[in-house]
Amino acid sequence: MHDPKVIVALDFPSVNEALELANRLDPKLCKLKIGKELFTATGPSCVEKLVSSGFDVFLDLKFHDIPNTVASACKVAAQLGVWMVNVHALGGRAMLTAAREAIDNELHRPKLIAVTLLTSMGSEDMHETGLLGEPQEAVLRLAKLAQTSGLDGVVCSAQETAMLRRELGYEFALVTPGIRPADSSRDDQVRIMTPSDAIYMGSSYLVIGRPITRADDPLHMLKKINSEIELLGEIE
Ligand SMILES: O=C(O)c1cc(=O)[nH]c(=O)n1[C@@H]1O[C@H](COP(=O)(O)O)[C@@H](O)[C@H]1O
Repeated sequence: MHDPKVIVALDFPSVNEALELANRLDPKLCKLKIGKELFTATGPSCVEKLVSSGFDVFLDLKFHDIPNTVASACKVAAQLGVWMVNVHALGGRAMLTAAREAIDNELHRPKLIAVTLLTSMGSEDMHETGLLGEPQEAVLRLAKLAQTSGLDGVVCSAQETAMLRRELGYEFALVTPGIRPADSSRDDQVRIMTPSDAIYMGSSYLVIGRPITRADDPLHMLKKINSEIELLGEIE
């Protein structure tokens, strides 16, 4: 598979559990995501181990701070050899631009994407935190900010991808969590979509955690999801 679409979220508290799961997967069939839990527990050594096993690694630390601090963090992430890194679009244009400029001159330039509105936030949370409009409007506003600041894409819910594709074109990466195969448990995700529907709507990459990491046979589940997506490609 040339550019695997599935990013498996390694939400584990220890390097052993993360590596054990990664060893059951295949870098030709998926990418991996290291988030705050695993990174806080294990630090950069886990990132380096997974990068050197051949996986494209998405370092999901959602940086959000003053421009200089975020720029320096993105530069260090680039030097770890990760494939993708993210920041919060809410950090504003100066922060987004500083982050991009910090990695532009790196030998290995990861993709840089911005989180728009967390899939856990609804209208009420937005208004309470002072964000204007409805979730879709905020997502579009923040995604446009990310695009005009020179970022490579955004994290959004799959339910927003069709709208973002229309507005932002086909080159902009849309990375979507909240993905559930038809027969999987929803867990704590509310706004979910199946892998093939998400790709059909315009997602570039699918972030999938528990449906794969908690499956009896994670590789089998990954292959099943990949064939669902590939089948869609054949139909189009
Ligand atoms: O940035 C993320 O990856 C993310 C953003 C978001 O809005 N919602 C969301 O669920 N995620 C992440 O996507 C992954 C989803 O995991 P599962 O629900 O187990 O598939 C977790 O690692 C979440 O932290």
